[in-house]
Amino acid sequence: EHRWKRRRWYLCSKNVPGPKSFPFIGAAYILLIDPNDLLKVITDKIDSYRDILKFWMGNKLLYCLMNPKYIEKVINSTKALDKDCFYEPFAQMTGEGLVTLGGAKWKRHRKVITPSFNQRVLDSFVVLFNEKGVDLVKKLEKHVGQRNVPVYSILGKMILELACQTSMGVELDVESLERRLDEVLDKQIHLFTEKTLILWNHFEVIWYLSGKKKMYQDYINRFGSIISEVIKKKIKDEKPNEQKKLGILNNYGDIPEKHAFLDTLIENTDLDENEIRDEVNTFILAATETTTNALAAILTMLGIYRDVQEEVYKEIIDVVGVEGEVMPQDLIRMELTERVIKETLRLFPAGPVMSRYVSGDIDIGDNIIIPEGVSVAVPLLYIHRNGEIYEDPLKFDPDRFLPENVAKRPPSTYFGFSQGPRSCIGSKYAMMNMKVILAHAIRRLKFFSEYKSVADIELKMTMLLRMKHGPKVWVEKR
Ligand code: HEM
Repeated sequence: EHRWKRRRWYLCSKNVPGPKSFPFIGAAYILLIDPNDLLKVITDKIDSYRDILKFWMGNKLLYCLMNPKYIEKVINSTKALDKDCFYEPFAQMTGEGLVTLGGAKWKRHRKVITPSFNQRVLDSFVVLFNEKGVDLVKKLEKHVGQRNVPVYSILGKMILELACQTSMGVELDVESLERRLDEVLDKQIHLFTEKTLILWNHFEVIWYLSGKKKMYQDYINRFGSIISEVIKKKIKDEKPNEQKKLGILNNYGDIPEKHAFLDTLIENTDLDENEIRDEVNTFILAATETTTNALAAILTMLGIYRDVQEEVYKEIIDVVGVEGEVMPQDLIRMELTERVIKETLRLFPAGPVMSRYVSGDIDIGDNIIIPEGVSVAVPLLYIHRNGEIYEDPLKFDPDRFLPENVAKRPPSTYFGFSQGPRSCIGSKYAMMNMKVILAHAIRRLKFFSEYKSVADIELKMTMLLRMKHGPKVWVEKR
């Protein structure tokens, strides 16, 4: 049956251009390079094709779409709802969670989890976001006068703590000696990167013999067991209609008490204990690296573009004030801050590429049928930095996201939080979180970066996309 399928792939892809392919390995030889060069090689390759390219990897066929018209067809298709094999290592970390699930299971999970992200729940988290904002300022103030503030690590711990609080409702000291949750997460991500980016690690035998397979599994188990421990305790303690109140702050008016996602999942869904564990795990992993990297990039951008930083400062003072906490209703009015976040995610999206498994033929127009069984990749970093879509693409310009300018661009040209049915379920949460934290940080501190422009910043792949040499940020008190 596979032979028949492959024949069909050959026929369908006959007229689609792509790099030269050899028996057994296909075009995978292109990826036999230092992982540090991977991004550049991928970008250069893509650049030599215009709208679409095909790529054989062993007996797998991958289409890469650069033309937004084609992407639009695929990203919204019911035949491209599933993730493909490239998400396997992530699935190994999270178990069966929303990011990697497919088919009916994904549909069911997405449906039951969506209400946990409703506005009331999100508003209730603003209390925690404020606490973290205050905390961040204190931590950064200790680094005043010092170059190269360890921004990734400071933000990483903070966002991880926050993800534990909002997902499980518990305050975990992630640095506590017996847990070292932050370290466990770092190690997991490090091994994930080795597994995915170093081509020979895709051969299970090599991965196994290097001892890293076991190491990776050990870290994943340690992380999972910490989460399981909390869930088991919660399920035991949880009595119907007698939820533990996690603390109400009166000065927030009618904001409901903080309500961790875990509580909502236990009370309102028919997910079983393992399914809940995997979803909480997914939440923490999907929220931590993404938000950490985004905030680090935003502070870097504001450090380079000081005039924009001053404008953001003015907006914050105007909307939030010099003192006091950020209220949920303030967030909608932080329009420039929102544009800054979006523009940063254009230049520094979570990952360079996302991909899908095609579960039925998709006609993308121009006589091209993408056949069932192949993978489709959307090179979002490439699209976000494409001069034909974004004029002077490396210029940091938040006004690109003024509504009138957004309307001028074709659809499927921005993937900060992806698009379509499988877009980020946490986008609102992330936006609110980042705005509150930025309001506290910018109000008290001035940010600087050694970089002169976006072009100076080299990128590298870890689990997601990071700045190769870090944010090179330093701070002064306002
Ligand atoms: C700045 C922060 C964030 C960015 C840039 C971001 C970006 C994205 C992107 C691009 C996707 C699509 C991934 C793909 O198709 O390969 C995604 C999916 C997802 N994100 Fe986020 N995300 C962020 C924060 C969060 C947070 C805070 C949460 C949880 C609270 C979260 C939970 C998820 C989940 C569960 C999915 C999978 C949804 C599905 O397939 O149904 N993300 N995110």
